[in-house]
Amino acid sequence: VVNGEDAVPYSWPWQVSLQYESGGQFHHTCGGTLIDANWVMTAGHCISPSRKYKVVLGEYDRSKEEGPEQHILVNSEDIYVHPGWNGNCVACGDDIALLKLSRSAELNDKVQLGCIPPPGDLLPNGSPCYISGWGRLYTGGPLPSILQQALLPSVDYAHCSQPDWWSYTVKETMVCAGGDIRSGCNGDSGGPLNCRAADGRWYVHGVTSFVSAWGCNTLKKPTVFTRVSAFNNWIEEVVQVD
Ligand SMILES: CC(C)C[C@H](NC(=O)[C@H](CCCC[NH3+])NC(=O)C(F)(F)F)C(=O)Nc1ccc(C(C)C)cc1
Repeated sequence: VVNGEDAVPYSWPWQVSLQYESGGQFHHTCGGTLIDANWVMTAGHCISPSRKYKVVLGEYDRSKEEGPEQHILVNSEDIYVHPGWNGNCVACGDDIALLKLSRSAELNDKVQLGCIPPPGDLLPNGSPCYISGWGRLYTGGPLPSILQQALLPSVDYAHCSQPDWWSYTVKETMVCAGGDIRSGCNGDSGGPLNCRAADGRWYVHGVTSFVSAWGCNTLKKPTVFTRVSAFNNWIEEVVQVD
């Protein structure tokens, strides 16, 4: 997150760190959202077929074990990348995946479920949303230890698809937010765009997908998220909610 701030500890209790094993150690690669005690939602582009993954729930400072962390392995056969995702075409959308945890998360005040918006729900332009994650602090910069957040006002499709904004790159199955000096950056991928509803609850409207190749916080190139409210049916089909 570029030009953000340290989040209040455990204030985004559905935020997870998705980590893959390399050289006998696990490395943070993406964010994710706990949407069910057994399921994490992340981005399709975060998944590489050959890798071994774990999610860390109740994470805050990645540099130390503080106590509330829950480290849960994900079996490769329990990873469901959206069938429409094409790794060579991030602009085509469908950048969403679901991971079934090898054991249920233990829910508490530091580990909670994020709410999925109703199908088709669209944010009015300028809605106050927060991006959260452990992504780079600036283009090419370091990954922070402490969870970061930034207020990113949503940008509706009409504004985001303007020629000097994202033009045809953005699709209606995406949500834009930001576009000034604050943005997501590598490592925030897969994490939540948290937006507050009238009922006072926070809903996860986006899965962090991409920023400009010219640099994370490029003016008029807001951070682009997979629009969760375009995927309710697929999510329910995979999670087999009864
Ligand atoms: C150094 C970083 C900032 C480069 C930038 N990376 C990204 O946007 C990566 C993942 C992109 C998936 C493609 N494999 N996502 C992120 O950094 C995220 F913002 F989500 F955290 C990028 O490639 N952006 C990009 C690439 C291609 C396009 C075409 C659709 C024009 C648009 C954006």
